[in-house]
Amino acid sequence: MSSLGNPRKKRQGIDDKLTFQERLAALRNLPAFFRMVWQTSPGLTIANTVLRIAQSAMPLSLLYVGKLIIDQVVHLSKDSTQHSSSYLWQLVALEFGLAILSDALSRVISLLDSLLGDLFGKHTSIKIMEHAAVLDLDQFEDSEFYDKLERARQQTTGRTILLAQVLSQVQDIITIGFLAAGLVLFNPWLILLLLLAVIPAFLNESHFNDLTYKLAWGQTSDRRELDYIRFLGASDETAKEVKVFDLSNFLINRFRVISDKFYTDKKNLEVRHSVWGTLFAVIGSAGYYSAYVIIILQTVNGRLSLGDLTFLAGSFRQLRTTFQGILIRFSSVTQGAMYLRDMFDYFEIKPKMVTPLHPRPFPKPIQHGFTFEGVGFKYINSEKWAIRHLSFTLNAGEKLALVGENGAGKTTLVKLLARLYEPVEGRILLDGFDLKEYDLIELRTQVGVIFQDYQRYQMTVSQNIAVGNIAQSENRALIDDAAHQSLAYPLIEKLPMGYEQMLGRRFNQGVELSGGEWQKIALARAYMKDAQLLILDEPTSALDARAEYNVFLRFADLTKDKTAVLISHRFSTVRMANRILVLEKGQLIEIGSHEELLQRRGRYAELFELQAAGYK
Ligand SMILES: Nc1ncnc2c1ncn2[C@@H]1O[C@H](COP(=O)(O)OP(=O)(O)OP(=O)(O)O)[C@@H](O)[C@H]1O
Repeated sequence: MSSLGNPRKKRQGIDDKLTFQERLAALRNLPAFFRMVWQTSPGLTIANTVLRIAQSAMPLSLLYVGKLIIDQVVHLSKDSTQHSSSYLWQLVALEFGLAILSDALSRVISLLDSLLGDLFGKHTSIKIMEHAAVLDLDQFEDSEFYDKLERARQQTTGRTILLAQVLSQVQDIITIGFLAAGLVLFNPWLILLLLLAVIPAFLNESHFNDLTYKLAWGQTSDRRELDYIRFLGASDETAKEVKVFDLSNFLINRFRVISDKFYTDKKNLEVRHSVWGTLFAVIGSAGYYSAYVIIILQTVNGRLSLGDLTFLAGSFRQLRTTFQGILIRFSSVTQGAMYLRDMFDYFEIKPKMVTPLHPRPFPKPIQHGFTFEGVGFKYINSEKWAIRHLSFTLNAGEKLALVGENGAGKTTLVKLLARLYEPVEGRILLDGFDLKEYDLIELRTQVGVIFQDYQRYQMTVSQNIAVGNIAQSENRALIDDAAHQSLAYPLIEKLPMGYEQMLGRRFNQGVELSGGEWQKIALARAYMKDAQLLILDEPTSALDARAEYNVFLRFADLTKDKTAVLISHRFSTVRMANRILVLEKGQLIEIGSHEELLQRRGRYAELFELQAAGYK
């Protein structure tokens, strides 16, 4: 899908070099990032910034007071006639106060970083879920989309570090400003030596950060597979099959192969990183000691005081560490900013199915029905038409059954009807107007669908039913009514905690249900809203024959004035419909009532007799 195409993929070719420009360009993501941080908590963001500015003045102040103390000590020790040392003690007290303040500031800053980080993680996780909710179903069927989603998810935790890094960066730049000003006043040449000491290390760090980013980027798909295998290997949902098919070794081996590759790639990179890092650290130290020698010589020559010596040596040392920190952090900040791009890429994926600016009011009640006009559809990841040349009308109030062999296109047809997908060819009309002209949300409230692969939510019974109309999740009377209608009530009644019973094994005191029991609960969802069109896609396949018969009798009764579509492989059920539509390889081959189709002696009659013979 073109909207998911990622230009960065190209970078994985032979020319893997990430240019400095690309790095800088990635910094353009930071303002948007800070907007998100700000939205997370304006108060914490302001407090953090103010405290960091205060903290950045600390190193210079401490060094300077230190210099004054030493000069005063030297002065007092030389001049024995002067006995008043109160100035000295004031200075010591000042340094003590500054040291305490600096410690306290660091603690509060890291506390704020951590709080802001947690809130940011929460904020982004919610945004990611909110965004996922507006995307189209077919976007979820694209593996590239999953890679993006995965990278975006990683940002929610990883980016909290970025936040602290960027803030520290700003703080350190201000610190450098203070320290450099002090240094320049004494000897500007020292700054040159400083640059010489730190720049090679910076280039080295940049290079390795690029490689790390590229490695992680290229591993996204594999990482998803690892997560999936981890889930398959240790989850309540899969444990049964893993045991009966004895899959654990197969899964573990697959896990081992992928994670071994991860480990080897990472190790090779880390070892190289560490070797080069050590070499550049040596160069850095050489720069520092050259500067130190210059300062010592000037002090010995009497051009600098002892206090100046400690101040300058301290400033230089501090500048070197801060500078190096900034430069090293620069590459991880830019790297982080590139990861941010992934998150924003995900947020930029736009749904194609949107409600028009001026939607048509949904007909209440539906007058004519839904008309398929030459509808064709193929899935995003498939070349094959799942449905083609489909033309028929689902009349208002009609009960239509869909029949066809596996893969004939029945589920696809109902997904199109519920506008989960848009036809690739032709159109679907509701009372004469394209479905696209109606409000998507209103359509969803007017169409109730229970799919064959409905979700078994590991939640309470009442929540499992309420998902059919979550706005009414507190409406116990409605939930109770729905349970009675779907014939789930007798089973709920027997559960130890009734409607409050937790279902599934994942959470405390959960009770597992049989397949048929789950289906009855899921069926109740269909009765939670007063939809005009009800679609049941094989919702009774796990029910025994009698239960299915009862469910459909009840269904026909309850949907008397509604339009309904049902898919079933059981002809005893299918024959209850007003009309039956027979699909084969995505094409409509027959449509008519049970009797008409039997008389026609076509495919329906053949399938019907086949099943009847099976029961004899
Ligand atoms: N998400 C998907 N991506 C790609 N192809 C799909 C997808 N879902 C279904 N198909 C394909 O579309 C065709 C029609 O599938 P559909 O699920 O509509 O069949 P069905 O008649 O409901 O089958 P069944 O009776 O087995 O449920 C099949 O060939 C299937 O492989």
